[in-house]
Amino acid sequence: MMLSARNVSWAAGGAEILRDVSLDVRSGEFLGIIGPNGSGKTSLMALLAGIRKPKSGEVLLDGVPIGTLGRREVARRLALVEQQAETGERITARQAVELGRTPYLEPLSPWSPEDDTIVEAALQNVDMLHLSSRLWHTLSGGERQRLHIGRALAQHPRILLLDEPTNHLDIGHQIGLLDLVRRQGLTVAAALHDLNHAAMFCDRLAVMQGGQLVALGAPSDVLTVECIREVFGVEAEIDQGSDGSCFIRYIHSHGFAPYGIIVRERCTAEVDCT
Ligand SMILES: Nc1ncnc2c1ncn2[C@@H]1O[C@H](COP(=O)(O)OP(=O)(O)OP(=O)(O)O)[C@@H](O)[C@H]1O
Repeated sequence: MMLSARNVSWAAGGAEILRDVSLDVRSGEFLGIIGPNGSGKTSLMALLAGIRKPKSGEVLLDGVPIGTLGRREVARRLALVEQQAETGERITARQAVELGRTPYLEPLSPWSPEDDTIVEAALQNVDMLHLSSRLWHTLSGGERQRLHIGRALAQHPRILLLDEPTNHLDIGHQIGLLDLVRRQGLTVAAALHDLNHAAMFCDRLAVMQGGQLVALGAPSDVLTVECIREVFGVEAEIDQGSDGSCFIRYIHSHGFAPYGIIVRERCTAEVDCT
């Protein structure tokens, strides 16, 4: 099971948004996609999920161009949780998670007790079983976010694509959710903003900047003081553990303004860069 982007570019509104991005999401890994606002993380996730077509290059799912596979076939292998996923429907928390079973329902294969079991396990996994019967519009942002993840888990995918999955979550649920995702043993690619969380949970990190992939590798190789300065415009100190772990402390200096800084150099800490 493998998901690959091969030299993908994507344009919208007359602008090139992604430029020549190539990466493999390796089987069983947790790949973090990091980068500043507007660097192309969401656009890349949309191409990887097959909901947008690259202008050039291709996305391969198990070696097959994703655009040639049917939606149901893709949905059985890959689940996407979008950044601002919403529903206008008047549904309950449980019904939101039940939507994850849609790719498996057919006239000769209707809803079964097994689907109920899967939905309950997903609700339990995201700590939402107690709110199963609550209406969607009465739930908080964090509760809705957990249900989106629950819906994706109920989809029983082998690949999980998450666009800022910890949005709206308190710190306990942020850590709990990333830990939960990691423990599923799935292949995961997640756009993340918190670099310490990315370092804690991801096997590898892909760094996006200006629509390009500028670094790819283990967190301790990619997250260097130089990379954080060049890509995010922020000064930091990094504690590297002997076990490959790293912890980033941001340095606040008066008068330092990340906004407006134009970063032209590629990250010097590139590992396995394309
Ligand atoms: N449909 C579109 N039409 C025009 N521009 C777009 C479109 N979609 C994305 N963009 C632009 O492409 C750039 C990359 O957007 P994208 O959402 O992929 O970035 P991101 O890294 O996910 O950002 P964030 O961290 O803010 O979520 C942004 O400048 C955005 O305004």
